[in-house]
Amino acid sequence: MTQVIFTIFGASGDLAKRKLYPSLFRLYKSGVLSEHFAVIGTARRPWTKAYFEGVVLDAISDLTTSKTEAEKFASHFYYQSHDVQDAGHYVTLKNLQDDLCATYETGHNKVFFLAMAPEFFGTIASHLKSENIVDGLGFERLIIEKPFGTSLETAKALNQALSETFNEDQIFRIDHYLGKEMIQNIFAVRFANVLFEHVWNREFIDNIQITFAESIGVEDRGGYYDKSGALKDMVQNHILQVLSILAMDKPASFSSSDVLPEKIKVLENLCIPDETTIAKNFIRGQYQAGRINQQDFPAYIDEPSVDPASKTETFASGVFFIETDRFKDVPFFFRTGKRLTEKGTRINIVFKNNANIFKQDIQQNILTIYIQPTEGFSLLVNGKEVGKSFAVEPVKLDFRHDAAALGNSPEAYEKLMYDVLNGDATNFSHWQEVKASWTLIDKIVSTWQADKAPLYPYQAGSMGPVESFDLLEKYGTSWVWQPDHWYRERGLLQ
Ligand SMILES: NC(=O)C1=CN([C@@H]2O[C@H](COP(=O)(O)OP(=O)(O)OC[C@H]3O[C@@H](n4cnc5c(N)ncnc54)[C@H](OP(=O)(O)O)[C@@H]3O)[C@@H](O)[C@H]2O)C=CC1
Ligand SMILES: O=C1O[C@H](COP(=O)(O)O)[C@@H](O)[C@H](O)[C@H]1O
Repeated sequence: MTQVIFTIFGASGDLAKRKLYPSLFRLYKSGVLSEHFAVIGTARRPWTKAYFEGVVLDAISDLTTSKTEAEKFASHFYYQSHDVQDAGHYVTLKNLQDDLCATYETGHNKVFFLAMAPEFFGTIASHLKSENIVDGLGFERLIIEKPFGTSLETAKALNQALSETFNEDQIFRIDHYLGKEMIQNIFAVRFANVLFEHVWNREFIDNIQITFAESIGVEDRGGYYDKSGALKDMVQNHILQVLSILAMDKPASFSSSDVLPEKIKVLENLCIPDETTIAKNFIRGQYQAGRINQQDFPAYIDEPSVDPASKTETFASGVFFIETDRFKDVPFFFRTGKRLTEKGTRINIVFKNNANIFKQDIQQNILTIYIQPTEGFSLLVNGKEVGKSFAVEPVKLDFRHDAAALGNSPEAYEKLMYDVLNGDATNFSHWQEVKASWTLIDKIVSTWQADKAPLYPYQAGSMGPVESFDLLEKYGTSWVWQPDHWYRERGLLQ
């Protein structure tokens, strides 16, 4: 049972309502939070405590049938109307914290969650220090959300501002993909199976393919997305984080002090291509009108809050190389985009073929990790076809979590909040990782911005521009995962 006061900046916002309150409630239900905790929500809206409790009750309504339980939980929530730029409000905030610390015996432990635009992070951190809200009396941890900067330069400035108040080991940079069950499972697959551990290198792996496909468009986030694009929205953070777990060397132990340096090593050893290579190896696309599941969708430029002349990419694909002994020259292909055929997040590890003694081609072994919507893994192995003659055929060993197990599995934010309470930074992005990833992403952005690579159109409902398929062909391979219609069009699926 943890003693703590949470202060949530941006308590009236979307993230707080959709993710944070439900996650805190799940931690409460599981007993991680019990009597000795309080939550202070702040935002400019002039809400009362009663109104705030109503917002929280609404946010958790799907998670319990017990009114008493929900109300008891919500009674721990307090609200302070507060403009983060106004220094005077931090004095009131400190008084409220001190009162709640005494009432709930929270032992001076504090978690600050900045669920608002990053432009405010520096101001908040500096006031937390100047008003002695961060006072060193208990544990004090800061949780921040992406985007962590919009370039290396802005990320550095942001980090500098935060580090005036918090040390690196107090800053928890959320990447919600690191809270996903099957992303965390990569550690188990790689390091708990002798079968894979010793072949997880350039001698045995031909290439790795990371697909983060979404069928949704930009929804109501056109304003944010149009300034960001797929590369900054998904690749700089989620895809490079996942790549670092796939490519890292074995850590001495499964703890943040051993895992993070290994992940950092991967990201710091990413090859930074020159402009010509970027133009060849990194594809950007933008969706045009199209159909998904019998429904018509408009082109990206016709979405609300998007500039009708926008050149923002809604699809990014490319190939990374890492200069480590383990993976030198092994291509790590990736693709991610909006309004693709279907939602599908998966990783394919394609192994090399061994010397073939048979009079037929042999299928490469492929390990597929299904992140979402289904969770599990499959392994493509070769076996003998049943019959008198000798023919080799691929067989798929398939494991998916069952629905009951999934129903009980904690959500990404719940797991990550739990880690923060335990001071465990394994599943968070370290500053060195953020810095290394921006170094590479900046280079791609500047090449694209100099119009050195075309912005390819693709139809909503497809798997992105054909150039993304051509890229793999240039490397003598192809995307392992194709949507069902791809197989159907080739007569491979009824
Ligand atoms: N929503 C999501 O799923 C995700 C969000 N994020 C990131 O999380 C952060 C929050 O996102 P989201 O919740 O969607 O944003 P919202 O716009 O929904 O919420 C912003 C919050 O900030 C408050 N706020 C704005 N200005 C001030 C101010 N000057 N002083 C005090 N409070 C202020 C708003 O309240 P009020 O107007 O009452 O002041 C509101 O509570 C962003 O950085 C976003 O990029 C990241 C990943 C996913
Ligand atoms: O961070 C983001 O992630 C979501 C996709 O997350 P998922 O958990 O649904 O796979 C993406 O839609 C959004 O644009 C991006 O900001």
